[in-house]
Amino acid sequence: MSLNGMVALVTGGAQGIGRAVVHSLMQSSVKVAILDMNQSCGEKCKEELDLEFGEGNCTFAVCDVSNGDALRDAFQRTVDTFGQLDIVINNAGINNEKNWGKTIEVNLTSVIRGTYLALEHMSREHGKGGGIIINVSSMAAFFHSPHQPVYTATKHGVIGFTRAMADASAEGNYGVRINVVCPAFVNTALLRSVEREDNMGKFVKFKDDFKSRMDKFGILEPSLIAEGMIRLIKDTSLNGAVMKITSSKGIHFHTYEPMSA
Ligand SMILES: NC(=O)C1=CN([C@@H]2O[C@H](COP(=O)(O)OP(=O)(O)OC[C@H]3O[C@@H](n4cnc5c(N)ncnc54)[C@H](O)[C@@H]3O)[C@@H](O)[C@H]2O)C=CC1
Ligand SMILES: CC/C=C\C[C@H](O)[C@H](O)/C=C/C=C/C=C\C=C\C(=O)C/C=C\CCC(=O)O
Repeated sequence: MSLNGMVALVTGGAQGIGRAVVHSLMQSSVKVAILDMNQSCGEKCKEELDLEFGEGNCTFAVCDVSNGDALRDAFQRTVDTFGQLDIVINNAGINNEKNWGKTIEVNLTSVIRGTYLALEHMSREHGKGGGIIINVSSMAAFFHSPHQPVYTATKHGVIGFTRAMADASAEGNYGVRINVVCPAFVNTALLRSVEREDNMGKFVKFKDDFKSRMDKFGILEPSLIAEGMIRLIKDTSLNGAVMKITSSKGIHFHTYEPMSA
């Protein structure tokens, strides 16, 4: 499946995993709207991408995904600029056990809102031509962590929401495939927040235990997560898939027991 000419929107796209998938999409000739609340990082990122791919192939907008009106405007501006929307990656996320209400807002509520906005712009229900949504969860949803109870809860929530919406899309003939990716530890700024009391709150005292888990399970590079996401986009058979990415098994899928009475 060629992605040439498609238009994508990536939240939290200025650095880390988001930045890596923006780069991979642009290598496949996709035009990309990058949304991020970090202005300096976003501007630098766009400058570098303009140099590599030429101007006019990506936009950057400062947008806090937890601000519903700002997110709605950013989706509309993407369509106004590029004329269509085909791929949405709800990637922005934070690790903050101290301000755990904010963690729920960014990691779960905003993923739900981003999915609904994506459907407004892509679903056949709204007279649009279809598309692909990827929501970003974590292996923390499978290996529950005593160091990050609320982060872990949000990542469970993202999987449940995505699977249910994927079924709704299939049954409602939305023409939109909705999948979720669950990376293990990835070498980004987020991972380094394990040392910070501002982020971890009272759980910072467990940081050595957390770091020993990283030593045990290894640390991935963002480019591998981007590779997984491109696979989710290109494989037209995937809807409601739960992709896991780990050092030991690489890119693979979680399987669920069929429901029985
Ligand atoms: N790094 C890791 O070990 C893992 C990360 N993840 C998930 O991957 C996603 C991306 O994380 P990383 O790239 O590691 O983090 P990162 O901190 O390197 O990048 C996240 C980006 O999101 C932006 N962002 C944060 N809050 C935002 C908001 N309210 N509105 C708009 N932008 C916002 C930040 O400014 C930053 O540019 C997150 O959902 C995270 O939970 C999942 C598994 C492992
Ligand atoms: C302070 C750190 C902040 C953020 C990092 C996040 O917590 C991140 O989202 C957490 C990742 C947690 C990963 C936990 C376990 C990883 C396990 C493995 O890699 C196990 C390997 C294989 C399992 C294979 C399988 O079950 O399919």
